[in-house]
Amino acid sequence: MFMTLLTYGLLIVALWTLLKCLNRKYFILSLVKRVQTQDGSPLDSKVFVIPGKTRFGSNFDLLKMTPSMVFQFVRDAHKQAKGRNYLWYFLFAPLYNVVRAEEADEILQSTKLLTKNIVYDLLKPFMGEGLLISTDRKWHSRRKMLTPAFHFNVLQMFLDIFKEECHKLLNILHQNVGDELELNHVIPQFTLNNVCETALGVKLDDMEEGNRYRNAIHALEDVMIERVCNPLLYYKPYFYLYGSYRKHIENLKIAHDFSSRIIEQKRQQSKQKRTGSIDGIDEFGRKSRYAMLDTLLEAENEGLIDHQGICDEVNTFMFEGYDTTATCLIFTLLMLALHEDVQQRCFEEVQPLSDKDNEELSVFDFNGLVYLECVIKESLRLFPSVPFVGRFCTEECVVNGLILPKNSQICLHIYDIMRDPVHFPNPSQFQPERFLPENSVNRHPFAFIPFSAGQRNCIGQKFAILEMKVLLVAILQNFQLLPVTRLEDIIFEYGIVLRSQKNIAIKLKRRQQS
Ligand code: HEM
Repeated sequence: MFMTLLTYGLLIVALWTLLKCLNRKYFILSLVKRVQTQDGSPLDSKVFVIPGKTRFGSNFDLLKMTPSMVFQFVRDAHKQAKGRNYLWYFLFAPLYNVVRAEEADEILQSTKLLTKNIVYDLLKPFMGEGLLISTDRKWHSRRKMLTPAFHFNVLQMFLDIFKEECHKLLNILHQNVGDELELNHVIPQFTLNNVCETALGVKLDDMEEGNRYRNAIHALEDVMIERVCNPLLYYKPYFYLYGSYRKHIENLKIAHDFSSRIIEQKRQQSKQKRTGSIDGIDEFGRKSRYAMLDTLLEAENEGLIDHQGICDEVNTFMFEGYDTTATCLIFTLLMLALHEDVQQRCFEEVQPLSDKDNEELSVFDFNGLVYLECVIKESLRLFPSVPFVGRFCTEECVVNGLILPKNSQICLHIYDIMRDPVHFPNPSQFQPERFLPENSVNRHPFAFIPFSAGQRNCIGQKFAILEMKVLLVAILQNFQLLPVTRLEDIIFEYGIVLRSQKNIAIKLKRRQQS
């Protein structure tokens, strides 16, 4: 009897010791290897570990959260870590959260950390292997193929389209003078029209169709956040049985049908061009423009991309090209309405452009608007359209003095990085002057990264800045912006882009023509 008890006792002690040893290297209940430091110093000296709410790490901390709760959850984590980078442990993977420019630098410049993280897998049904998500050779060849489509000379051609769309939007705005204007009702239509006509070369005349597409994107975002909050919903069978699978499929079809129609329309146009019209002139006698989609269709003829590849790129560019820019424009207009002095300074800067004929205005004129660009940058700093980006360790990697095991996830919180008081004193104050050249000289190069940085930076950043400037100039020349929505009333939400729960509104007052 004594021997049996002793044997059991020894077995329990041995098991306990084994588990303790294992626990040092593995987070057993999260089924994951722990992050360690390269120099053997305590982990806490390099990164703050946020204890999960359950013994399973942070796996169930987000359960049943809404998009606004997820936004708050991430802000609370930042507060809890007191501005340091922090770690979460999820099922099968640690998640390294970076909130400082100093550490973002090494990650964004790494040639080994180019693969996107698990969150992007949830976008795959929508964007497939498009430029945003793809990796390795596919990404490399597509990036090379598409970069010329955003060359300076091409932007100069796009300028006419931006001006045309601007003119259409101004007509709508003139009808809304004096009323509360919900920016979310008018701005996304403008940016969607622009991306369809510039990048894809197809005019979007049917407003209803555009609205349906945008609603579908929002619905897809809701489903994505639902899946982010419950690790089990990453698994397809569980998602199929217990998630909003039907909603996902229905909206995916709307989004894909929309882009397929655009591709079909473009194919027809290309065929007509080949068979009949004089080179470079369309059927209405207008000079036809070269769009990104032309590049893709030509590459298809050369066997460099297939139909699915074209669909993936079109879905990627349509989404990336319209929602990000719309979000930034909405917040910039809001900030102008809320800061009369800033608005006045912008007005004074853009006023001389009124002396020129609209058609004469060139990319150089818009590039010369230094203060307006500071305003756009400061709005992007406070309200980045893309609040975070992710990376994935395909193998064990050493970064920032940490050994991240294979399959680790990395999240770079652009939102927090750009509110770091070390680089931006009084970070929550709206101060466009921060971005004047003389005030930016010694700033850390990764402190302001709304378009990300390194090899996987935004291919459309110059396009976006130009498009936004064209609209802002036209609005400032015609109207005075008055505030309606107050900053303190905004409830932020995480989606694929940063969103406000309720539409953002301003009022317009017609400016006296001098
Ligand atoms: C204010 C406007 C915009 C912002 C803030 C923005 C931001 C970003 C960011 C942060 C990324 C990196 C994403 C990541 O690593 O996950 C990105 C990538 C990308 N953006 Fe933008 N973007 C904007 C406008 C545009 C426009 C207008 C287009 C196209 C017309 C565009 C096309 C893309 C594409 C294709 C990628 C993927 C690039 C790659 O991985 O090679 N973006 N953008």
